Amino acid sequence: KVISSNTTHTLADHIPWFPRKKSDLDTFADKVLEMGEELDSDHPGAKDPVYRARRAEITRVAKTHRHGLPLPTIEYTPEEIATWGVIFRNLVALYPTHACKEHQYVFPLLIQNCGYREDNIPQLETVSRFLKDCTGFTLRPVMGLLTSRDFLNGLAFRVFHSTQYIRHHSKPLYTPEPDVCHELLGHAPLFCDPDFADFSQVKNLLCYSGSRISGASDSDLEKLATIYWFTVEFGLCRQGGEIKAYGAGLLSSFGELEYSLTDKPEKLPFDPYKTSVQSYIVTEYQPIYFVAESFKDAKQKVREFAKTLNRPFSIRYNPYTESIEVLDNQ
Ligand SMILES: Cc1ccnc(-n2c(S)nc3sc(C)c(C)c3c2=O)c1
Ligand SMILES: [Fe+3]
Repeated sequence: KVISSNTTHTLADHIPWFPRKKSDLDTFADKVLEMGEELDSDHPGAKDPVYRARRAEITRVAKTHRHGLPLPTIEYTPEEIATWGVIFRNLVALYPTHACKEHQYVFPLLIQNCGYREDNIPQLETVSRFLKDCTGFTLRPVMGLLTSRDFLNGLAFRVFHSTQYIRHHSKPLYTPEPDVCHELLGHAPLFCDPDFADFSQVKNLLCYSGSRISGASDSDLEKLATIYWFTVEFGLCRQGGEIKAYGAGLLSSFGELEYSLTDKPEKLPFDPYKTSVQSYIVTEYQPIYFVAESFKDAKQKVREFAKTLNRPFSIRYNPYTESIEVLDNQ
């Protein structure tokens, strides 16, 4: 039975706040871990005051966004577009042999409908409207790194929090953090695929179990975030007897995309029980990748795995009211 937020049910009283409606995501606007201006000392743009000012400006624009408004347009500079162009050219050359079929299917449509060109950085609004038509996914601008919990909760609403700044021009093929190239070349194409969209949302609806009081919720959340990393960010899949990449971190990184399909890294079958406790590093190429049979299969495996997490309640997404409903498991 549905426990709506206005019942007096005791369980509902004990559940700490989490977004119930898509518009609740506006509250994340001020919650990013760092505002994007304070760059780490090893960041390629750390000593470039012009770049830091640019990051601050894009962060300020992103802060003005509210649910229901069109996404802000960024006027990219010729230098930013040139940086994008280097990445675009390098990756487009690899996609035919390294990208999964879903990415290869949708990429020409993004070129045709969303201005994906080496001399143009597409606007989030254009891509978000295209995504909405494909799978109901939409984009939101974010100012820096959200916590895993907030970021994954967004995915439960089929909302992907996307950066709008671009990496520093001095290192076009490296970025220590997500940037607009990572979002548009890595994540957006896969969110156009219905099976991948289902897989992403299912996994993150389970994250709500991670917003409960008991300590277990944090470790549950950590397990689900790790599954996120080894699928949405670094996932490989078997297609037609070959292994291809579907993870955004691979599809947006020229070097790692090549490396991931060589025989250097270890490749294990995707299994939530093992994947969820595998350690990973973000600053270097992964020594281990997980290979999914298909997005449908991965979704089924995650559903089964989720039953083993201690969840006194489960949740359902109501697409008509764009809200989360809490169901009592009793
Ligand atoms: C779960 C979660 C929450 C917020 N952001 C992320 N997230 C995403 S989506 N892509 C990238 S690419 C990169 C180099 C980093 C560091 C990074 C990242 O941190 C993941
Ligand atoms: Fe990412």
